[in-house]
Amino acid sequence: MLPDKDGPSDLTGGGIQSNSREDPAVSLFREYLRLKTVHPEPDYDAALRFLDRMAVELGLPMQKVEVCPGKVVAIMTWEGTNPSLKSILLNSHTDVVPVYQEHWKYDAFAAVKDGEGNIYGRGTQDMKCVTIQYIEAVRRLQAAGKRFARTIHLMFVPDEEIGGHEGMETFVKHPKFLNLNIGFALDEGLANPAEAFTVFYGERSPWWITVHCPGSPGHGSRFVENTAAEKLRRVINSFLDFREKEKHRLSTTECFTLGDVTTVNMTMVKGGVAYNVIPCEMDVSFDMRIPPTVNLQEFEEQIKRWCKEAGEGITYKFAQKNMNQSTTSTEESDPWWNAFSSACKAMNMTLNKEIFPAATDSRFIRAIGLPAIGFSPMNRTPILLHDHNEYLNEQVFLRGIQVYERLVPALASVPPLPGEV
Ligand code: MET
Ligand SMILES: [Zn+2]
Ligand SMILES: [Zn+2]
Repeated sequence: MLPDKDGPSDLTGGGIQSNSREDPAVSLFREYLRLKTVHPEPDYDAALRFLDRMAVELGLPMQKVEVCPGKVVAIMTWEGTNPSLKSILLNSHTDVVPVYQEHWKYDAFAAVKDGEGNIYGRGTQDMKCVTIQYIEAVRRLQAAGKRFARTIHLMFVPDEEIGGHEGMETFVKHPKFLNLNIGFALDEGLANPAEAFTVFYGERSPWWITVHCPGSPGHGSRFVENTAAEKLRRVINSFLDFREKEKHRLSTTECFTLGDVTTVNMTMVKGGVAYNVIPCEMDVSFDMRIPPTVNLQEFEEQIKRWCKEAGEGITYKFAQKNMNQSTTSTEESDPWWNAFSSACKAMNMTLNKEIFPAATDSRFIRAIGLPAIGFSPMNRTPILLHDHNEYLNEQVFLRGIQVYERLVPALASVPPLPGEV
C-alpha cells in the first residue's frame, strides 16, 4: 500500500490522532470508515461503540432499540426548547455493501487519503460521510451555544443495504419510533458531478421478481416440445425488450433522469442438471425499479401478460414489491421544503430535484406519511456508491458540514405548524 501524505501512523485507526494539519472532523470520518460494517457480516458492535463515544462527546443521551435480534437502532437526541413541537430526524445507515478488493487502488477499509485530499473507502459516499457530517454539525452548533425550538434526533440504523426489513421497515412501526414525534426527516441522497446538488423527494419502487418456467424434460439430442428454455427465452425477451424501450425513452427525453423511467435488469438465472438432460424447470430473476408516476396495478397486469404469452404453467414470485408511491412536497408553500430550500439558496447552492433511482430507508418514512428528503451534500463528485474506488474529497466533506450547520437550524426553527402547540 502507498503511504498517504499524513504518514503511516494514520493507517492504524483507533484513537491515534493524525497529523495536526488534518481537520479533526476528517480524522473522525476516516476512523469511522475503518470500521468493517460491511455485509454479509457487518461489525455492528464496532459502530455502536463508536456512536456511544460520540454521544458522550456531544453530551447527548442515546437510546438503543433492538428492533430484531442483533439489529440495534441507535438514537441521539438533542432536545429543543419547545419539545412538544414535532422533531427533526437526521437519519443514516451504518452498514455498507461488499467490495471487490482486487479492483481497488487501496484497501477499501483503510481510509487512505491521496495527495489531492481524496479519501478512498467503502462508505465514503454511501453514507458514512453524512453520519459524521451530522455529528460534526451538531458539535459545532453546540459549541456556538445554539439551541433550537424543535428537538433533533440523530438516528443510526442497520441493514439498509439488504432491504431494511430488520432495520427501518420494522422500526417505523415500533412505539419508540412514534415517541420520537418526528415532523420531517433527512436521509441519504447521491453525489452530483457538477456544481449543483441533487435532492430527492421520492423514490422508484423496487420490485424483485423471479419467474418460474416449467417444461417438458427429455434427451438433449431431441426436438422436445414445450421446453422450459423456450418459455424462459420468451420471458427474457419481453422483459429485456421493455428494458430497451425504457432505455431509449431516457436517452431521447430531454430533462429525464434515471428516476423517471423503469429499469429492468436480469440479475440471476437458474436451472439445469446436465448437458444432455433437458431441464423440467428454469428460473429467471429481475431487478426492476419503477417510478412513482407508473400505475403499479397496470404494470403487474403487463407482467402477467408477458408470462401468459410465454407458455403454459409459468408463475412468478416477488422477493421485494414496494407498493407505496408517496412523495414529499417541494412546493414553496410547504414549511419544511421552504426551510430546506431557503437555507440552500442562502448558501448559493443550486438544487436539482429528482426521484431517487434506487431505494433508501426514506421509503419507509414516507410510507407512514412523514415527509423525507434524500440529500448527501456532495457536488463536484462522481457518483461512486457501490462502485470500486468509492471516494470523497476532504474539502467536499468539510463543506458538507457547513451545509448542515445552516440546514439543521433552519429545519429545527420552523415555526409551529397548524395543530402544533
Ligand atoms: C431494494 S432494498 C435497498 C437496497 C439498496 N439501497 C438498493 O437500492 O438496491
Ligand atoms: Zn445508502
Ligand atoms: Zn447503498
